[in-house]
Amino acid sequence: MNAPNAGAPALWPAPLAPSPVDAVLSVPGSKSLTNRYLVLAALTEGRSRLRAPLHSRDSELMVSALRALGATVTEAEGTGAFGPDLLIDPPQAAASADPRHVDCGLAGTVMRFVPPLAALLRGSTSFDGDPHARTRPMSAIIDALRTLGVGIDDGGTGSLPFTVSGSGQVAGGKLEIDAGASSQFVSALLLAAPRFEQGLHLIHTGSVLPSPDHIAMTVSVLRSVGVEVDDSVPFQWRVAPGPVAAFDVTIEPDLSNAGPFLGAALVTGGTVRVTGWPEKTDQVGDKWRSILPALGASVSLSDGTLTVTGTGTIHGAELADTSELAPTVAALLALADSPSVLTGIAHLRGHETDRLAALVTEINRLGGDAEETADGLLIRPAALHGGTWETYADHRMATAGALIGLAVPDVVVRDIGTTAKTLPEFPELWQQLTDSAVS
Ligand SMILES: O=C(O)C1=C[C@@H](OP(=O)(O)O)[C@@H](O)[C@H](O)C1
Ligand SMILES: C=C(OP(=O)(O)O)C(=O)O
Repeated sequence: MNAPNAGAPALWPAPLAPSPVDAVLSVPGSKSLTNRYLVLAALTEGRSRLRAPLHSRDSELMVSALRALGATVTEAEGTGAFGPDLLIDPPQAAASADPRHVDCGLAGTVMRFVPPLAALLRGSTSFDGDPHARTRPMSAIIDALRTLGVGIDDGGTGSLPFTVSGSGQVAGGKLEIDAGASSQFVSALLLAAPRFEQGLHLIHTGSVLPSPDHIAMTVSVLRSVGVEVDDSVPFQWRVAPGPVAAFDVTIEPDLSNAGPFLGAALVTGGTVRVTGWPEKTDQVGDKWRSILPALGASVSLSDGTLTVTGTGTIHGAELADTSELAPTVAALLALADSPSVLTGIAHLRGHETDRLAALVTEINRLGGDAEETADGLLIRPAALHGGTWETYADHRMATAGALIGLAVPDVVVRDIGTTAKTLPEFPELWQQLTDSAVS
């Protein structure tokens, strides 16, 4: 697929907000929900429908992966503002002849969630991705599938590229893994587990389990389509085997991607309203409702609209387990008036880039004062100046640079087009946001 913002400039002068923003915005569908429901749709016995799904590089890679496995994915007119609905028919044996190939791009959800699906098919499926994808942690899922009796040839690397040789079935049963490097190892196995012969009793044995909200989301998504999941024992999950019923779901807006827009209210002392905010959700982005007040904003949720108003002054904070929100949080804290500590995010070193190193390098390049710790960041107040903000193929580094550029003159973000990973509309939506700050 051509990324919708592939024509974006290589060097993007981040717009400076001349006055407080005052904007009402909606954002496209959740990456995490879209790609979970796509995976589940491939495991059903009928046609499923995703309404208002995300259309981005990561979701397109997932659609292509399902097609490579023999599923049929078509578009249907929908009511979502950001593109058509998706209709998914699961793979038919005749349509999934091997050898197959899956391009994972840089999508963690594709590289972790799809190998267990390939293991359920007969024949071989090879997996590879972008250059940096080869450095992202994969060994927990490779080892787990091997323990379940699935053949995997990874040339001894424990990473991409590798080939999965499926026999058409996976026994399942009890399985121990260390998911310390990514919650996606747990989610990947739970999503495919209803189709394992004996279901799955998964036990996380490590001392740290990152991004627990994303695992909770996987459990609720499974339950929403009728799969029985027992998560009553901490760090253990039991998934009952059985058919998965076809479904028709509406995807919530991506609350993590709403973050940079909401953050603009704090940076400029303005107001941003994001529509379509769910009353109840499993998305980690719902944490903006507690994070942004800790930084000095007022936040309210009423009739599905989240309203954030800033004072123009951002306070430092101690925040744990911010997961994929951390780059946006760090950008805000780089503009704060007191020191901050972020903890519980050591695993960000295995994200799209080493996010801890990238954030420290880029904040300090602009005159900031950031430092890595064993499991997070220290960020102290400093006067920032303009410069080039490198993004390392990381969509959240790009949006973090844009956020800082609202307040700091002459920030230039390299490769704003990388936002196509989860939010191809970012440059246009950001324009809409900054246009609301009248000079
Ligand atoms: O399952 C998911 O949809 C995700 C899980 C998290 O991964 P990690 O546990 O690797 O942080 C998160 O950071 C990522 O953006 C999306
Ligand atoms: C870590 C992220 O993505 P991925 O799904 O590729 O792991 C992210 O979007 O912040």
